[in-house]
Amino acid sequence: MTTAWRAPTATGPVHATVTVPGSKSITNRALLLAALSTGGGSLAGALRSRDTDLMIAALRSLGVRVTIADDGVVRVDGSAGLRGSSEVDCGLAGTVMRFVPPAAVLADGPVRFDGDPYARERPMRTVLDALRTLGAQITGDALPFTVHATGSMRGGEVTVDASASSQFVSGLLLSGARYDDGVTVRHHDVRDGKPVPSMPHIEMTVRMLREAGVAVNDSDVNTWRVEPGPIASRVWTIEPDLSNATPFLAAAAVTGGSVTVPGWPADTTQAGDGIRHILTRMGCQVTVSGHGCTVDGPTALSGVDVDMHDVGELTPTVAALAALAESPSRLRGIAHLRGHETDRLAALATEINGLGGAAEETEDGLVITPAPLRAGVWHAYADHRMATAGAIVGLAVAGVEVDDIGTTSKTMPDFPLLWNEMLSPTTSSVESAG
Ligand SMILES: O=C(O)C1=C[C@@H](OP(=O)(O)O)[C@@H](O)[C@H](O)C1
Ligand SMILES: C=C(OP(=O)(O)O)C(=O)O
Repeated sequence: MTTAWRAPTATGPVHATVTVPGSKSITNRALLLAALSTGGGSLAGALRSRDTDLMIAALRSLGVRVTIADDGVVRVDGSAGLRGSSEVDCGLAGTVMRFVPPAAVLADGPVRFDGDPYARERPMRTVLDALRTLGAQITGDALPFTVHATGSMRGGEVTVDASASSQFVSGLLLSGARYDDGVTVRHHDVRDGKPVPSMPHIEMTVRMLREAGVAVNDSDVNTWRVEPGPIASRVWTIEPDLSNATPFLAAAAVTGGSVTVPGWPADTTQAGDGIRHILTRMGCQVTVSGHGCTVDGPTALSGVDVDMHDVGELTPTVAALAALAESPSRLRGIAHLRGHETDRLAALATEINGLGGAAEETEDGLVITPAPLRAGVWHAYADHRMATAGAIVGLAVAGVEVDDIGTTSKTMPDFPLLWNEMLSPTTSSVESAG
């Protein structure tokens, strides 16, 4: 069922403090690492959303015990081993479809994977071929596929073309310590020499593995070595989701207001931290202090020419801002977004142009030129970040309707509530229930 939503228009500068829920990327890594650890683990501040619930359901289907206490603390125990003869629903979650199969090879029987209709289009073959090279038997090259697990995995060295997604590398590294020979992953794009996108996400993987006592060598460019050994039990404290914070910070940028997101980590591997630099270049004042990250918007927003290769996740937010800026923008280095929840480059260009804007797809990104926007329907394409981009545009353009705001449940089910509260003149502080 889709939920149409009239995006509220700001009646003046937005002033608010918005607490955002935990990071999807950290939550799903922590859940998996806890499941593969010797004595289980727990997560404080974990995100509850469709993607993280899918990860929990996947682990439960593999026989892992996952309990969620009243205070939201998630306890995970996979010490009894992973069970086969199971089914995993990946939904549209890249972190489930790319991270769980490398763990499922350790189960004691077949594990079948499937997902949403569009998930069947998302690139998977690189991971599946890599697992075959490392000793797994798998039928299928995209969703749906079956991992014929035998209880152990040889591991060793594998060369992959990870230019379509950093998740191919992260998935192999997260489970690699549990393979007999560990794993060494090399990136090599034979055809075009394209680099791995979203490198902060691989740094997140490496950092979290090290925090769980796993030896990782990433000293050579494009090569990661995970030594075999136990994954330690620990308590994971999940940072706020900085990518999901960006639409709220964008509200300050668009309206010349001031928005603070508390709990902004001083040292993080989250790609979302990159928004500070981009907003500064667009004319905002951005400060990080003990209070959090505060963005003060300018009277008029400047366009920006920016390489988004490392921070592709932020593209829908930045494209929405660019459509409202007073000078042209060029977003580069993001051809891989064509394999995200939807083809994000096509979707953004179509939706901006559908409201009278001027966005053009390039080979590796978007060029967005200022043009007056008008009321109309903004399509979400089952993509949470397309929906939130529509909300940003709606702040400045009256009569924008997002055709399915429900897609924000992928990583932020409370989005409509938080957005409305941020805009409510009587509310200055907004807490997430998530
Ligand atoms: O590892 C992760 O948690 C993610 C990696 C990135 O994927 P890509 O490398 O496919 O862009 C990012 O866009 C995605 O939202 C989450
Ligand atoms: C690309 C994204 O998600 P996924 O983890 O499904 O790849 C995203 O959240 O922007």
